Amino acid sequence: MTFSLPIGPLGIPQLGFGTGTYYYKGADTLTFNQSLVDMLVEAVHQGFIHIDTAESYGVYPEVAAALKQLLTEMDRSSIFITDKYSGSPSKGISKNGTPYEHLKKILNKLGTDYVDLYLIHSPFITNEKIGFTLAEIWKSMEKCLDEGFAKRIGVSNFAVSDLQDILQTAGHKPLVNQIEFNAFLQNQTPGIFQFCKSHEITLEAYSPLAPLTKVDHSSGVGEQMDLFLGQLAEKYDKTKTQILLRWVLQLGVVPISTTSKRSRLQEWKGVFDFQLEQAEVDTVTSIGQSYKPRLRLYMRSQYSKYD
Ligand SMILES: NC(=O)C1=CN([C@@H]2O[C@H](COP(=O)(O)OP(=O)(O)OC[C@H]3O[C@@H](n4cnc5c(N)ncnc54)[C@H](OP(=O)(O)O)[C@@H]3O)[C@@H](O)[C@H]2O)C=CC1
Repeated sequence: MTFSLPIGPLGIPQLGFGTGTYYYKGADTLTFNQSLVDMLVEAVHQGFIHIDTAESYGVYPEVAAALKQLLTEMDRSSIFITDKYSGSPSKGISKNGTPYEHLKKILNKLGTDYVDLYLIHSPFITNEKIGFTLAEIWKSMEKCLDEGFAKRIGVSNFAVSDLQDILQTAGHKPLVNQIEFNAFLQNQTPGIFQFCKSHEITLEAYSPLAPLTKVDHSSGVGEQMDLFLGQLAEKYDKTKTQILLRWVLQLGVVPISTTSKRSRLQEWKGVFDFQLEQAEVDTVTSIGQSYKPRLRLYMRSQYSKYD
């Protein structure tokens, strides 16, 4: 039976394939990574049609090559592409102007007329570095939406106050906030989970597997979580990876993961054919909340004060 990735209320496929982290290069001009192209093509072939990329990852050439291959065999509408306006590539010196100017240039590079979701990568790119205020940046995002170059617009790593600022003047509200989210970091910034829920802003979780990949399981809460994930894995005949991704999904959050291994795609499929009981979801949540300090891998200089 062929696998179809479930699609959420805003038309967002419910698991994103990340082209940052493991595949991060930092500049488009660095050595071309054929293995990323091959994995993207394989992932989409297997039904993982949601590709998550960003200006700062430096992987547009690879995403473009994968798309070129895929679009010979399927419609553009069968693939969901997220791009993020980062302000500039991480390892480059060029400034790419406004989000609108950046996107138009990137669409040309990617060989497509639009992205499905376009995000402001973080609220910290509005400083003197690029010379635009957040309100100006949002206006430019709205222009992308109005002219059809982005089907949806949103933000990433935004705190409640950043969202409130935008909501005051926005013609179109942000539909998505992509944040660092895992069982050991359930609010990247204070109150963000509840705020997004109550304003119907879809949350996407990047680094959802950090409790498996970045925690020392030999002590305390890490060990307690590991034991409980192990029990659930045994009960449902699943892996701990599948249990953690399922927990994210059952909270109504879209996980953005990645992999270097084809076998992992098979594992991902098994995230969508079972359901945790509500009490089990709640137990993962409450064990996770007792993990101190929080498990935070990104934006530490700005946000670790909350841990
Ligand atoms: N908006 C933002 O600021 C940010 C966005 N992102 C986006 O999110 C994406 C995903 O982030 P990432 O942190 O990689 O997500 P995850 O937390 O899902 O980690 C994915 C990694 O976990 C490994 N993994 C999976 N299962 C296991 C296991 N059982 N044991 C050990 N390792 C395992 C995978 O390796 P394997 O190769 O073995 O499968 C893979 O490299 C990025 O690529 C990017 O697109 C990321 C950071 C910031």
